Amino acid sequence: MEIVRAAGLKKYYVTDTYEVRALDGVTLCVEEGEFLAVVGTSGSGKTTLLNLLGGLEEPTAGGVWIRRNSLKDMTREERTVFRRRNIGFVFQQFNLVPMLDVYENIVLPLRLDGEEPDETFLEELVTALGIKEKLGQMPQTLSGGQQQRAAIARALVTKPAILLADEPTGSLDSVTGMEVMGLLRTCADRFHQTVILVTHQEAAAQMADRILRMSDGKLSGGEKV
Ligand SMILES: Nc1ncnc2c1ncn2[C@@H]1O[C@H](COP(=O)(O)OP(=O)(O)OP(=O)(O)O)[C@@H](O)[C@H]1O
Repeated sequence: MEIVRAAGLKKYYVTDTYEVRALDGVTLCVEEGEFLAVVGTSGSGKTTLLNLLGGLEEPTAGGVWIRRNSLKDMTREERTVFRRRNIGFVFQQFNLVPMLDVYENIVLPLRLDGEEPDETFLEELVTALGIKEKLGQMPQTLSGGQQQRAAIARALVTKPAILLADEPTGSLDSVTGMEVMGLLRTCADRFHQTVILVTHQEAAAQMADRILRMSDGKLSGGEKV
């Protein structure tokens, strides 16, 4: 079943002195449970694509549908709530809240919605990610790889429709980075989680079911791994 659709997606940054076509007509369908990687060189438009798919930025043209909900038909407030309930984000920087322990960081998206965590699912998640013993610690006492695992748990705790990962291994050494990628793959398989990963690292992209290539704001490819 199709879970994400982008059609004719464009993002132009225009000023008096320049026009950057960061995205230049992207059409994309992602199936439920699919792990898609988008690879491309620096400046090719990968982050822009992810920001538009996640409703963090508005397109110049085209649209995004998640579970058949059109992001552009929502008000800003509706989009914020929709995003919190349906989209998990993992960034290069882990963005954990330093005043909260690992457990409170992970359940934060639920707390913001006034919800309590499903403790059985949470335990499964932190066990799969290997951070069950770290829940009582503060983020700054964790290694980079452990912090990223906590960030992945936080992104998945709401059982989002899609997980959007922007260079999740970018702040990690190559061995730790591949471990984190392996865990993302495990979560995708175990929880039937749809994942869209953008990266410039071919090795990381090889974890995906399908790889698309981005160049000058356009997508090509679609080879199965
Ligand atoms: N706010 C902005 N204003 C002007 N240009 C922008 C803005 N944001 C992005 N761009 C430009 O859009 C293009 C695509 O940027 P984007 O960050 O999506 O690329 P990327 O593939 O993610 O690069 P990287 O791998 O280096 O993160 C670049 O040329 C960038 O300079």
